[in-house]
Amino acid sequence: MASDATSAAHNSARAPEPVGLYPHARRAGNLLFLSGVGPRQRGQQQVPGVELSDDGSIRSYDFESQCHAVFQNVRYILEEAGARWEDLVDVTVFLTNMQADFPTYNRLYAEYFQTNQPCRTTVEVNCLPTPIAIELKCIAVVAG
Ligand SMILES: N/C(=C\C=C\C(=O)O)C(=O)O
Repeated sequence: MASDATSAAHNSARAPEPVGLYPHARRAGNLLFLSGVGPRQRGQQQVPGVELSDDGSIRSYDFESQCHAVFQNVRYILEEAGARWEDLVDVTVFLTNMQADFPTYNRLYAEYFQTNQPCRTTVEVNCLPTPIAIELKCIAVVAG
């Protein structure tokens, strides 16, 4: 954990390694801000369910697996920073193919957020920095 006078950085031992110079999360007061995170698995280059072509472009991907994996990664980061899934208050979701993937995402999202409903914003982006189809950016309120 790296701290300064006003905030403390948190890095999870279970979430995928950051792809740049940023922490998995940073706490400021009672707010915990998570960096954008996708479905990659820690210690692995491959994204669950992604098949790449020889030129590195995505041939196919299993979007449902990516949804489960990204929700798990968010949970890892929250828990290791002292927060819980139920503490989420705001979620921004980036999809690379809204038309194809929104129905699956929306269905699985509802399963994961049965007991708490953070504010949510979903946008489509042209691409994400790792070959992933979904990334989440979250804010939680931590007790104490
Ligand atoms: N948060 C960023 C990338 C995350 C990628 C991933 O978890 O696969 C970033 O570049 O800002």
